[in-house]
Amino acid sequence: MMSLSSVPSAATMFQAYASISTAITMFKTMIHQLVPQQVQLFIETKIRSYFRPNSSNVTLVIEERDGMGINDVFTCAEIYLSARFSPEFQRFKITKRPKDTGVNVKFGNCGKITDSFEEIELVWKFVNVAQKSILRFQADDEGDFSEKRSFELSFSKEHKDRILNCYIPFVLNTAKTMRDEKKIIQLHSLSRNCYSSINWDSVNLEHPSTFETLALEPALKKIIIQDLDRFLRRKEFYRRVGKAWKRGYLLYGPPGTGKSSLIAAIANYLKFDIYDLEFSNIKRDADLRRLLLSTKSRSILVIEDIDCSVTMPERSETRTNYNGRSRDRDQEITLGGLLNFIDGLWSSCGDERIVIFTTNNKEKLDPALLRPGRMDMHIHMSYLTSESFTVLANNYLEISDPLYNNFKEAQELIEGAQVSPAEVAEQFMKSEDPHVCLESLVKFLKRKRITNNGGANTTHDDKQLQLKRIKPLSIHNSLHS
Ligand SMILES: Nc1ncnc2c1ncn2[C@@H]1O[C@H](COP(=O)(O)OP(=O)(O)OP(=O)(O)O)[C@@H](O)[C@H]1O
Ligand SMILES: [Mg+2]
Repeated sequence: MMSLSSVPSAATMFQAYASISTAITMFKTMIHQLVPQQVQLFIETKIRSYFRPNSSNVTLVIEERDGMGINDVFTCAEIYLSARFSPEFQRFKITKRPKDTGVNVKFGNCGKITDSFEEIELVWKFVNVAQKSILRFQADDEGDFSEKRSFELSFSKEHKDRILNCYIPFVLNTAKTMRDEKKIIQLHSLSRNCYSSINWDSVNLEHPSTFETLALEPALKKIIIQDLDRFLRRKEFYRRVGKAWKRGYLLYGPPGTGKSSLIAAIANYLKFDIYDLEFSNIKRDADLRRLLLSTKSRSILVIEDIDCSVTMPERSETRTNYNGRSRDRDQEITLGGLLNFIDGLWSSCGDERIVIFTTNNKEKLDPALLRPGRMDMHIHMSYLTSESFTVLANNYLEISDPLYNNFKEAQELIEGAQVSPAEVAEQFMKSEDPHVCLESLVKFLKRKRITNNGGANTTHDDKQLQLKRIKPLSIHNSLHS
């Protein structure tokens, strides 16, 4: 029994309580400063689960990645939840790019969001952990850290079937509608993250090129559009014949004839994202495979200047890539390997994929790329003809009247001049006055004709391409014909 004299006074008790509280606060601050947040979260989760061993809740874990590919449920959950702000969630990242109609919300840090579905209470939790990549194919330390992001969805066990069969499909459909509503095309290009691991980074595709603005032979334009439409329609056909739902285009022709513009026009037409695969950024085959597998369906994979990008060991022992750096033979990404991967594993992992290769030098390409069945269409982007010139003049100067000053003369000169749309576009940009532009163009074409006749400005490669212009629309169509 405690004597009365030993009972501490209220003031002493308050003092003791205050110092314990201060000590706890200091301890918490110290823990917060010393222990990484992910570790804190892990400990907290473990302690909670220890005291709730017979929880009546069930938790679904939705990871961002499914093996090497993207988990669509995660992507959809992210879109769905971005529209459900919740007081419990403390940190969001918001972004807005010029063409976005509203802000994009992403989850910046671990936190919870509550939701309800048919009176079932649900708790979503976002978890983000830095992890050492399991994809270690090489013994250097570079680029092996990545973020492991996931959602955890908790609810009462008794609703498990309703959640799996009704709520999850509801989330997927809602996200799809939200995505379609604000479909803005993204251009994904390669970049290194803070752990120096190479990954896709995206910006909105702001390229204004469309089939209307492209100066192409009308017949060629029609064939390309019809081919794209047919490709989209034929899901069942591809399934029936056992072919991956994929279409390959090889765009070839001299510089400035609109190869990159055509890619942007196709993306704008189909509303497909573009993945620009720049080989000089990729050091090893394993990275290439990982990157390809993390591309989404309904997208265009672009490899520009394929003749310079990928090594062809059959032709040379070691080769210098177009940045002037030579690659180590062991790490080389070979064309054969790339093509086999694109045709094989990759194309079976997604639907509605388009692959586009571009080159200025078709004759330098490896036969592996040209063999029938490899690329479905070979599209020759040629110098301007009088028809494609009319489209360009209409777009830039808003004139199509053949009686317009200098228009007819320019049109005639174009035919023999072997001039690219980019060169003519440059002349059209010289003034706001169409008269001045056409006058300047006629002078330019006359000079060009003289130079061409002398051959002074024409490279060997250009000459080769010009010889091949006997048949202007060189289209090889292996699947549809
Ligand atoms: N067919 C075209 N129709 C309209 N504009 C064009 C066309 N071709 C080129 N241009 C204009 O020229 C510029 C350069 O064209 P683009 O980059 O598409 O050429 P490219 O064939 O990809 O050239 P490179 O072989 O050098 O990559 C474009 O921004 C566009 O303004
Ligand atoms: Mg280009």
